[in-house]
This record gives sequence, C-alpha cells and structure tokens, in this order.
Amino acid sequence: MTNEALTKIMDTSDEWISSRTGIRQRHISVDENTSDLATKVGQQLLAKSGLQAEELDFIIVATISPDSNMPSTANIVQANLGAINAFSFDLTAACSGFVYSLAVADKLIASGAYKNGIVIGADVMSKIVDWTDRSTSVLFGDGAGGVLLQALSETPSIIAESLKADGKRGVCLTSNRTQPSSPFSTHNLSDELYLKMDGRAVFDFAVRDVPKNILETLEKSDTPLEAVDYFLLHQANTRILDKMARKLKTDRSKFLANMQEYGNTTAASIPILLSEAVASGSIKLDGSQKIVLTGFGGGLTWGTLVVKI
Ligand SMILES: O=C(O)C1CCN(c2ccc(-c3cc(CO)ccc3Cl)cn2)CC1
Repeated sequence: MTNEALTKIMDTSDEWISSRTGIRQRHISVDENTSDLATKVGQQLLAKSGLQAEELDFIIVATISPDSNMPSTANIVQANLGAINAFSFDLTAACSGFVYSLAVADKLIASGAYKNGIVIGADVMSKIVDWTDRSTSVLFGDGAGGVLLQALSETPSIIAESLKADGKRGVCLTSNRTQPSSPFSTHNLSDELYLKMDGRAVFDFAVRDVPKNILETLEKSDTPLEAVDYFLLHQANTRILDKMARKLKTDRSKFLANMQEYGNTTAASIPILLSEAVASGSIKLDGSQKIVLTGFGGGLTWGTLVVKI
C-alpha cells in the first residue's frame, strides 16, 4: 500500500510521510495472520538449509501481534511446519524482540542443550494500529523474517550483546492493554487495544539511548567502529538512521535501510533487512564480516548484538 493509496482513506500526503519517515509504501495483510507469515519464513529456512522439520529443537517467534496468546504464534508455526520435536514460545519485546530472541536462542545452543533452532520476527501491525490515527497508522506495515541457528562450531557468532529495558518509560508506546474485569472489579475501565505512541518521546529515546548502547557493545567485543561492515537497525524512521550515523561518525551507507518499502514492521524489521542483505550479497555468510543488530522501541526496550557472520 503506497503513501498515495493512504491519502484515499485518510487526511495525509506522500510528501509528509516520505519526508518525515522515509516510508513510501508498506505491505498490509488482508487475510493472513501473524502465524501465516511466520510459517512461510520457517518453510523458507528449512528449504534453504535442507534441515528436516523433525530436526528442529525449538522455535521462537518475536511478536507483539500474535494470532492469540494461547496457543502462541510459535506453537501454531510448530504445528504448521510439523516440527514435532521442537518446543516453541513467543517472546514479547516489541521492536527489540528479534534481538532479544536471538540472544536467548544463542544461549540455548551455546549451553550445549540444543542444536537447531529457528528465530522469527513477525508482526501484522495492520490489526493493532488505530486506522483513524494518521500520526501512527501510516508508520507501520506487516511482515516477517527469520534465521536458523545451528551448533556448527565452538566459535560464537554473537561476540557481544547488551540488552536493555526501562519499564518506567513504557507509557510512550503501548498496545493491547486489557483491564481487570470480573464480578469483583471495583471499576470497569475499557481495554486499550490499539497502538498509541508519544512520537516525540520515542524519537528522543532512540537518539539518546541507542548510540550509547551500540558503542558500549562494540567496546565489550573489542570491535572498533570502523571494523563493522553493516549496521542493521530497527527500521522505524530514516531520520533516526541519519542521526545514528552522525552520532557514531560512521558512513550512512553502512546503515542498511528498507523502511521505504515495508514501513515499520516492528519485530520483523531487522530479520527482513538481514534477509535482503544476504539475498543481495552485501552480507556474504562466509564468516568474514561483522555486523551490528540493534532493536529499540516499545517497553521501552533496546538492545545490540555484535555478530560475526
Ligand atoms: O516527523 C514527525 O512529525 C513524526 C515524529 C514521530 N515519528 C516517529 C517517532 C518514533 C518512531 C519510532 C517508533 C518505534 C516503534 O517501532 C520505534 C522507534 C522509533 Cl524512533 C517513529 N517515528 C514519525 C515522524
């Protein structure tokens, strides 16, 4: 759905959206739910790797838009793939969900307890945005992406990580709140299902806290800034990437971007970007490169992984 198409259903403009966010279009699911998108990612990962579904030990789906709480979207994906030996669960960390999930999956394998796992970031944001709110509904899109992790060597792929949260500032970006309601409730407040965002507060949080997190994680891994081949940041807003590149005194071209095509797909944004970078050959998957993966958003949550890839 292009910005132009959005002008037909709300008072906005291509000029406003693209100049303020860099977004030119986004994909909107008509009838596919989050598990349908995530299942397609799982099928692609199995096909590309040649691994059988029965060989999977675990499936983690990072999402804030699950089909349901119970079963989890990961449970539905597990059934759809026929991954009969995999335990599966959703992980909720909004736009940091993929980075958090990758860090968790890495430990499941590094502990020696498991060998093969799939981590998927998937969100159908079109079902949780308020389509009467032009300040937020134009920012988000639907999508899914993921990775297969395997215990193939002793050398770690994630060479440093720094995962953060600040629940005190969680009010800046909320969705899907359900209020207490029972015969014993003293007051019946209404649920707040749709996404609400204090854009200014979230933007300022990203500009202030994210560069610090990236530098801190690079320092932990003894990786100088210039040794990083690519920065794959959550695709929320192109002006954020501009500011990050300036703050980190790094060439803007190292900050990969595809929000122009997908909008902000929340937990899916980093894995979609990673998948496209691999498909284009920018990331060669030959162990010769170092990339930075950084998520930031609802919770508030943020986190960086330095990955040898
Ligand atoms: O320029 C303007 O008036 C507006 C100003 C507000 N904007 C924003 C603000 C915040 C975000 C955002 C969202 C998430 C959630 O995934 C995470 C991280 C960020 Cl930085 C995206 N856009 C849009 C343009």
